[in-house]
Amino acid sequence: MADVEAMLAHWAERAGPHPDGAMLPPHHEQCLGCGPDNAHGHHLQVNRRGDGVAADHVFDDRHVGAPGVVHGGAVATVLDDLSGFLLYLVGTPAVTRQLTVDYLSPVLVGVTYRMEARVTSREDRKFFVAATLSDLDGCTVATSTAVFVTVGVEHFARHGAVSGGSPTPPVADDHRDSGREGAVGQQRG
Ligand SMILES: CCCCCCCCCCCCCCCC(=O)SCCNC(=O)CCNC(=O)[C@H](O)C(C)(C)COP(=O)(O)OP(=O)(O)OC[C@H]1O[C@@H](n2cnc3c(N)ncnc32)[C@H](O)[C@@H]1OP(=O)(O)O
Repeated sequence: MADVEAMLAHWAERAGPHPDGAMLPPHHEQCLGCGPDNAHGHHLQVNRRGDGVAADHVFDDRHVGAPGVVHGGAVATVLDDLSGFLLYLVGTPAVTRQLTVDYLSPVLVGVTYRMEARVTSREDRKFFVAATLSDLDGCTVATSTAVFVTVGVEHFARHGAVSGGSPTPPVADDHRDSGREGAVGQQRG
């Protein structure tokens, strides 16, 4: 199992606070959405914008569904990952509990899109997020809403590995987080 102390240090390194306009650190180097070392990833570069987060993104041939059109799963990936950057503003690690995507128009390969996400409300451990994907003319082509649940770094120790190595396989009677995981980091409402 990965070392919780190392995870805490890893989180503390990235946690911020981050000033308005700052580029936010990737979730980790191999993250499918934003990890710079993931050869199959989207390499999102995300900035804080006021109380929200924003990124520009161009999908490429690796992300195609129908010819020339981006696969819906790839669209969901970047909306989920961008939403996951709000944890740097909330001040604690969090994971997606629910993601709902509305695909309004085909998203095209090779086109620059602007993405934005913000927290719409908070309730105890949950924060509710809305995100948009728009072209540079301001036409919104996809939107998402998500429920994130804050977790302690123990969540990642229990379910995975910090860097490299194989994730810890789930244990049959411990596939969910028992009780209410403690959050690390300060709440920054
Ligand atoms: C490496 C070390 C440092 C790490 C540094 C940071 C890394 C940070 C990585 C982040 C990366 C982000 C990247 C993109 C985001 C992913 O990709 S995250 C990955 C995908 N998501 C997951 O793997 C989550 C899997 N699910 C789980 O682990 C567990 O279900 C959870 C989320 C921890 C919750 O489990 P639980 O503690 O048993 O909670 P549960 O009672 O089921 O539900 C929690 C609450 O949500 C509510 N809820 C559930 N569903 C709904 C719903 N649809 N609507 C409203 N409320 C709902 C429940 O009612 C409950 O409310 P309360 O009773 O607490 O008021």
